[in-house]
Amino acid sequence: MRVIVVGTRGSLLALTQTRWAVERLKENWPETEFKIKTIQTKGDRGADPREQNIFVGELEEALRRGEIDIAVHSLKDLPTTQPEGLVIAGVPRRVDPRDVFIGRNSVARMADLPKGARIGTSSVRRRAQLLAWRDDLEIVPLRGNVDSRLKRLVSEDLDGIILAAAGLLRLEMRNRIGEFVDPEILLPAPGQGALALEVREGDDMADELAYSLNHAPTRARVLAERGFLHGLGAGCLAPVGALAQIEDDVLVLDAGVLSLDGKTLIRGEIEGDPEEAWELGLELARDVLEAGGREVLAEAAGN
Ligand SMILES: NCc1[nH]cc(CCC(=O)O)c1CC(=O)O
Repeated sequence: MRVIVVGTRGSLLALTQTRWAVERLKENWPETEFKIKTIQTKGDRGADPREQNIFVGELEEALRRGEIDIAVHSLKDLPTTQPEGLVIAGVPRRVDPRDVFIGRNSVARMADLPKGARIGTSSVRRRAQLLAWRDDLEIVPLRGNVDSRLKRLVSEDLDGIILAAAGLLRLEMRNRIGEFVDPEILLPAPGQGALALEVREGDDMADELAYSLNHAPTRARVLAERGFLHGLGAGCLAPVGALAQIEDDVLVLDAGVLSLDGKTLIRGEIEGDPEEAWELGLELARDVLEAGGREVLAEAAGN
């Protein structure tokens, strides 16, 4: 009988979310044998966002070569153009998509931050939105995995750091979260908090297994968010935020782009049929580009 090999990056977070996915797969398919295979990618060294593409690509190469049958990714790390011959077969129910604030000493919430406070994040999206919210803040570059970022909160004498809630929740570190940041202040990255299970096109068995974990509302939400990103033609390095919600069968997408300094923000909202999620994202991107987003993105890309 065929053993299904599930591939993941080697970081603790990647392994934890892959173990979670494999547990769910085993529940759905008790007769099937699963194995987890770690692909140690070059991208795992520095966690530089520029390297996200490298480790996604290395997992996809392993998938093409047949070394693994299902690749588990953090959806927000995936490019919006799907590579030939591979398909996203399952998008499981997303966890909380928001960013979280973790403060130090007496600072529990962002509103408590003193003037000129030092906040650690390397994300241009988080940086620009924090500066848009309060231009007195000092944003300090902060890379690495969740553990090393939490350590540097203390060792680099920061007043706070911003992380995706999803990472901490999956690592069972909910108790470290100071505050879930209101998306009005920090619009999350497109796809944040969701996973993607990718398989080879034509591998019907792997496709069926991965699809059994699919959560249709989550898939529609992330399609809208990523449609917006795709429509901007911006890629993962631009200051772009997007969050879709579904209520009473109506999808509402709130999304925007910022200048790197946070001084210009072009943000819009669109609603419609969840079945047309991707198109709604593309349409909002066109509107935002026309409302000044094109100039904002060109400036951000030039830096
Ligand atoms: N940019 C790196 C990255 N990619 C996925 C996550 C975990 C959260 C998720 O799955 O959305 C993180 C960490 C972070 O942004 O704090």
